[in-house]
Amino acid sequence: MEAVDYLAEERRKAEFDVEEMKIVWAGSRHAYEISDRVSRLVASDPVFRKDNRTMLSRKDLFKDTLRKAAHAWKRIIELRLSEEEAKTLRFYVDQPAYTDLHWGMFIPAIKGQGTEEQQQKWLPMAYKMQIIGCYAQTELGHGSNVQGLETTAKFDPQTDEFVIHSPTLTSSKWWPGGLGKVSTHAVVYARLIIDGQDHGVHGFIVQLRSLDDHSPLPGITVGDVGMKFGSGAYNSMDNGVLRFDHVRIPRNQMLMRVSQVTREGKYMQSDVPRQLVYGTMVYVRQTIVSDASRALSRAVCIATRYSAVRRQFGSQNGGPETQVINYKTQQSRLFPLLASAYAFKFVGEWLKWLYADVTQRLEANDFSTLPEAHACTAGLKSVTTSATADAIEECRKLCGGHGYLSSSGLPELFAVYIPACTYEGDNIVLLLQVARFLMKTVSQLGSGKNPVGTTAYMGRVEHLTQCNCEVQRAEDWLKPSVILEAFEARAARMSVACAKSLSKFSNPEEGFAELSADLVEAAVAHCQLIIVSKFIEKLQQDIPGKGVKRQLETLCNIYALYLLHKHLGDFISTGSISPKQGALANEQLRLLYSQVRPSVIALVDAFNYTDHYLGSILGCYDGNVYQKLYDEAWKDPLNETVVPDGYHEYIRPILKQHIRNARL
Ligand SMILES: CCCCCCCCCC/C=C\C/C=C/C(=O)SCCNC(=O)CCNC(=O)[C@H](O)C(C)(C)COP(=O)(O)OP(=O)(O)OC[C@H]1O[C@@H](n2cnc3c(N)ncnc32)[C@H](O)[C@@H]1OP(=O)(O)O
Ligand SMILES: Cc1cc2nc3c(=O)[nH]c(=O)nc-3n(C[C@H](O)[C@H](O)[C@H](O)COP(=O)(O)OP(=O)(O)OC[C@H]3O[C@@H](n4cnc5c(N)ncnc54)[C@H](O)[C@@H]3O)c2cc1C
Repeated sequence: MEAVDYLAEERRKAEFDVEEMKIVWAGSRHAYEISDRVSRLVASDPVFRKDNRTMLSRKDLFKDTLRKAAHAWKRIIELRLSEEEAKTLRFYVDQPAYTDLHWGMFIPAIKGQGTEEQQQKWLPMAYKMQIIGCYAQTELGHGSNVQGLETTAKFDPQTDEFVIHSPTLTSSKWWPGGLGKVSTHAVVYARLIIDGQDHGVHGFIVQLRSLDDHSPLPGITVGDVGMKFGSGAYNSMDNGVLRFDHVRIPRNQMLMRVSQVTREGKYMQSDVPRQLVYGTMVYVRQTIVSDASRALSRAVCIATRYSAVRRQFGSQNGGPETQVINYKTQQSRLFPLLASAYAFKFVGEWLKWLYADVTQRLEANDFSTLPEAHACTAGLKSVTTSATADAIEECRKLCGGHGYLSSSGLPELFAVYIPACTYEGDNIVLLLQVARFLMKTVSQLGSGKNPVGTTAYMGRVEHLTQCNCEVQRAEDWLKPSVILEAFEARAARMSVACAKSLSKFSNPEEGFAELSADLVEAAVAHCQLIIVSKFIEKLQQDIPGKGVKRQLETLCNIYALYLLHKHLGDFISTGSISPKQGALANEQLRLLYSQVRPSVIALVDAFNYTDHYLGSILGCYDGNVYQKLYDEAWKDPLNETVVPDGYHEYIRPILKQHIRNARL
């Protein structure tokens, strides 16, 4: 059989309706239709070509990004795309650009923190892209510690203005995407100072560049922070540096939903909690969880298709060699990642719902669910991005040597993706936030206040710290209630153990710092429980399509038992399961790999990614990997000439030195 036929053969083996699974993956038939149409539109447009971008210089890559962003905007207007279609189009263009921050942070910051009046003034201009904005929070000296920011905004009652200033080198804004070369405006986070009194960090809308000739306004020094990790990759983004030298803005450019400054210079706080100043981060963290499932599914699609095409060893009597996907080691590394992609998709959908719910409540002045929304978005952002970054690298290794080629798409995907572990909150810093929330929850147990939402399980802490897992045979691990209880017991026991250790410290902050590594592990256990439980909840819905639900059940079990196997130490040391039960889980996991094996190609087809979006020869739909790799090699600039540039200067003299030596 030709390599090109392997995937066709695999597709025939699928044990479910792929078209229906595509709809489950997209979230709805409507979302599927948009995604399918828009991805093809992007793939067929030569301006959106991206196969050459790792070869471009920084300047050329940046210009190419500007061209793509402008063309995308033109198409959005010409085709009168809806907000959802426009977002989908930008997503399939697949090149980080200033527009991500304009739509993803600048606009949400004004929406979330601006008053009605401010929204009415700024949003129409931003929606029409008459102004382009970014989110300028992080500074050279402080990123995680937002309260440590140094930029100042001093109120001048004489002129009714704020004076924005960068008092130190470390107060230079550093990192904001879109700031370096494009943004005309920024939401700048600065310490509000009135009459010498520091009121903490607040957001201000500041114009940075002239709307006529794009030059920086007086008092503003702005530029790009320089090259980042990897070729191509995130270097399409102009992450910037910014300094203010006593820049004046009108008083009404402070975002005043949370707190206000009056004409007389009086500071007033509304009923809205101060933490809403951090609201944009909650919004973006939620979107990052869905992005994790996209990045992960993309890597998994490449590695799975290639693993079905690639053959090594095992040829008998001149027959074909073994597809590497049939090696149990390959399966045990790859299939959990496939299951994780689905798990992150569903938890991302749930988080979107949670965010919509908390937003609605906030509008009605109900702030009760904000701490949980913060903990969930922070924790799930952390756990899913860390797992995805590791998984992309694992997928590269799963593709052997060819995975290291740029044309596999994996090196660039990795380089673009890994900063997600840092931006929008360093993953460890975010897990420590989850841990604080958990410790608070544990400390309130028994106070009559029942934990709700994702911590409701803590309400059964007495049972969960004593229960014995009922598994006796491997198939017992297929019961959702058994899986759920094991994960709940592990999470509850780890949190309770941390709380007990903490109580031994007279100074709680000292205790928290000392125990932070354990606290992070407890936070991970809690977040993994959320992901597993949301997958199980998804399966309780009516899911149409032949075999679709069954495949999802298999993937859910793989995801849960893979986590259990990976964190066996936690489960056993907390007594949540016995070593024997751990071994049975592993036995069941092996069986599940065999069960899902016939359907894996169809399961990655269900992502419905075009070859353009995948950007990978190893992952192409037709599986014609070898011919394409061979053809691609000849397109490399080094192969434009048979004899390389530099031969005469640097190779020939070495080769000829023996003649000189012989003459000596
Ligand atoms: C077309 C659409 C595209 C969409 C895609 C969008 C864009 C895609 C991504 C683009 C790529 C990159 C963009 C990157 C942007 C950035 O990185 S912006 C900068 C992000 N920076 C951070 O995340 C900093 C991390 N640090 C923090 O968040 C906080 O400072 C920290 C959480 C560490 C808290 O610091 P503390 O000083 O300890 O705490 P304090 O401020 O005193 O707060 C105490 C209190 O408040 C609660 N809290 C904290 N944060 C929040 C929050 N966000 N929401 C609600 N509540 C919060 C905290 O739990 C405490 O509560 P308690 O009850 O008092 O215990
Ligand atoms: C590609 C990219 C794009 C970005 N885009 C933007 C943007 O658009 N706008 C913007 O404002 N910012 C942006 N940022 C900045 C980003 O949000 C910060 O880099 C991030 O929040 C981490 O902060 P930091 O750099 O200060 O890390 P640090 O806090 O200095 O982290 C360094 C190390 O210290 C550890 N650490 C820090 N504090 C603690 C603690 N309390 N306990 C234990 N360990 C700790 C961390 O885990 C990490 O290992 C971007 C960053 C990147 C890389």
